[in-house]
Amino acid sequence: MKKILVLHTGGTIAMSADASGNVVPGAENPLDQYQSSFGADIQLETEDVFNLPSPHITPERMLALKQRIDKAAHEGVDGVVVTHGTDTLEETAYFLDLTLPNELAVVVTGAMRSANEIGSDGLHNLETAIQTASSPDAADKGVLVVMNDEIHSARYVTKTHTTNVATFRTPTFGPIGLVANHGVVFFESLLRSTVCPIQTVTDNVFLIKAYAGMGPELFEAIAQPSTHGVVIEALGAGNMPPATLPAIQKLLDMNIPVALVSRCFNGIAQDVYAYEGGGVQLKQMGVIFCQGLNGQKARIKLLVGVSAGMSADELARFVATANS
Ligand SMILES: NC(=O)C[C@H](N)C(=O)O
Repeated sequence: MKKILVLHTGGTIAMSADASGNVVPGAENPLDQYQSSFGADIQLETEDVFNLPSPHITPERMLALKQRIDKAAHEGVDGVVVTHGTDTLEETAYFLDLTLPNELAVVVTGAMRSANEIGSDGLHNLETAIQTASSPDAADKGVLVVMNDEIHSARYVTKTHTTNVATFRTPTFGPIGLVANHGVVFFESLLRSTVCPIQTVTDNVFLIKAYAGMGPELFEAIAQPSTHGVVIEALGAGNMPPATLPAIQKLLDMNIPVALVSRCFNGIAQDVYAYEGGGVQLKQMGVIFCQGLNGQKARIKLLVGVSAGMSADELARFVATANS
């Protein structure tokens, strides 16, 4: 018998459509009515940590969730399932991946259709997440995201479609397992990862997307002592329009860490081009190239590294290394 703790945080999985078809959170979480179909094999304990749409989730709330899961590790629990809104699910899942010791299986899930919509995917995703969390193979795989019968590593998964139930994808690398009729199957293991057991979180780590003809304005606006870090979603393999360079240099001169990913959906950022604003120059300036993560994940990684009090060198290594 496995003991699984289910922590609800809100999102569409905990919402219902009203008479006019608008999807709204209610005073009651419909998931509280869920009756387990696992019999004596899996003992479920359920807790409503929050009941929030996921655009209301903040790093402070991610930390509160991490601290609740830390406690669960001492409560004789075999695994944890977190239900969460899908809009920021990948950020919370990756935050947990970076900050929790890799001891308990932790699986994050959500839904694209609310509880009373036809074809609602909430209960199915909840059940497959519970199945995954109770699988002996789920341990040591980092935090997992289970949606639509696929198992993804929290490190790389991203929401790719506004409404489709097959929205969660892992560009470049693919899912690491699936939930099939006869159970959970993994076909990849996790590469090494660093755990940052932080106690507080820093704010003011910003994410800025590059575009053709971009000027210095957005970078100038955040060149403040209160800024703790910046992630740039750069062009292509990792290049920036020349007009942004003085403002990026100013941030670096202020000892504000600047990390860079590509705004491309697939592939990794690298210092390939040696023209003005190309990756070679950006790297020489001290911009940290972050491999394999998208912008929102790189922001979480930078935020966790800064919150852990890393030195500039440690932070650069932590953010630049794909498998830390
Ligand atoms: N499908 C969802 O859960 C989307 C919702 N807006 C949320 O993230 O809370």
